[in-house]
Amino acid sequence: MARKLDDDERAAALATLPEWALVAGRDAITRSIRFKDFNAAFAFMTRVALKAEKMDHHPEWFNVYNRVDITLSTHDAGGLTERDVALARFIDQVAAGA
Ligand SMILES: C[C@H](O)[C@H](O)[C@H]1CNC2=NC(N)=NC(=O)C2=N1
Repeated sequence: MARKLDDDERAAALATLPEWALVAGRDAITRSIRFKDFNAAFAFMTRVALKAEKMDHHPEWFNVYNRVDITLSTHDAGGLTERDVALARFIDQVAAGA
């Protein structure tokens, strides 16, 4: 099972993920993304869903129309792990190309 990041590792990871913020009161990161319309948002979600299934690592997310709010945390570990960092990087790449 993935190990929780320690404080130094968490800070170093966040420094490389400027679009992401820590969630208050929980060891998780969050990002909100706006797209052109629902089609673009759902296309993004489909790509992330396929990757998440391959990784066996799934986002918590909420969609309304063109907005997707995403929270990443590793439930099995009870906090942030390198798996969340890897999925966040993938999400950033997909969002940048959308
Ligand atoms: C049984 C299955 O492998 C686990 O429940 C996986 C599935 N997806 C997961 N996703 C996330 N975000 N955290 C987990 O700990 C996790 N565990």
